[in-house]
Amino acid sequence: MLLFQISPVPSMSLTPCHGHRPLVMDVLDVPADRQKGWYLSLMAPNTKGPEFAWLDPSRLYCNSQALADCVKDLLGPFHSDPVDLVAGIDAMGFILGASVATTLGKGFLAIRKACHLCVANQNQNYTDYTGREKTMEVRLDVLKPDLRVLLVDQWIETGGTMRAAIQLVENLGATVTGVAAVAIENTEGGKWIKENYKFSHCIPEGLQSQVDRKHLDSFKSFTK
Ligand SMILES: O=P(O)(O)OC[C@H]1O[C@H](OP(=O)(O)OP(=O)(O)O)[C@H](O)[C@@H]1O
Ligand SMILES: Nc1ncnc2[nH]cnc12
Repeated sequence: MLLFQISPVPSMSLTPCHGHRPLVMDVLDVPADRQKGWYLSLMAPNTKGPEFAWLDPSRLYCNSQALADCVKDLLGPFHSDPVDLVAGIDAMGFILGASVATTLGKGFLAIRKACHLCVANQNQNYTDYTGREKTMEVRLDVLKPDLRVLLVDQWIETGGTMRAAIQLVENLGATVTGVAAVAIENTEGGKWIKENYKFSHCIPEGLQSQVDRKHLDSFKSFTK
C-alpha cells in the first residue's frame, strides 16, 4: 500500500494532499488526507548499517498530529476496555506510554531498565533482539490485584522485552488489559503476544511485511 506520495524532487514545502498532486512531506507537515498509518512515512531510514538494523519511529513523535493519530490508533481496540493505569517501557515506551496515558486521562507507570529505581522494586531478566541478557524493574508500591494495566512500548521485535514487562505486572497481581506498540513484528514472540493478549499497533496490513523486513518502501523517497 502506498502510504503517502512523495515527490522525488527535493522541494521546499508540503502542500496538503489535494487529489493526486505529488508532495514532499516535511517532518511537521500534515497531509489533508490522513490515511491509516500515514505518519509511518515520517520515519527516517537507517543510515547506520546492519548493527543498527532497526527502524526509528521517534521522528514521528515530533509531529503533533502524527503523535496524536498514532496514540489514537493504539487506543482504538481498547475503547470499551477499562484501563486503570498505563505502563510504558524504558526508554522510548515512556514517550508513547505517557501520551497514551494523558489521552486516556490515566496515570503512567515507568517500567525501568535495571539499576535506576531507588525504591523497593521487583526485577525481571530477559533477552531482547540484541541477544543480550537484560533486566527491567518496576516499583512495588503501585501494582496490585485488580489494577488493569495497558502496557505500551515503541516496538516489539522478539517480544522478549514486552514479555518481561507482562511478567512483572502479572507477578504483582495486576491484570494486563492489553499491549500496544507502534509495530509488532511477525516473530515467534510477536505472534505469542498477539495470540495471548489483546493488542494494538499502527501498521496497516499491507505494510506488515515491510516492517518485518525493517525497510519501508517510503524510505526510497525519503527527504528530510
Ligand atoms: O521485542 P524485543 O526484541 O525485546 O525488542 C523490543 C525493544 O527494543 C526497543 O528498545 P531498546 O531497548 O532498543 O531501546 P530504547 O531504550 O531506545 O527504548 C523497543 O523500543 C523495545 O523496548
Ligand atoms: N524500533 C525498532 N525497529 C525495528 N526493530 C526493532 N527492534 C527493537 N526496536 C526496533
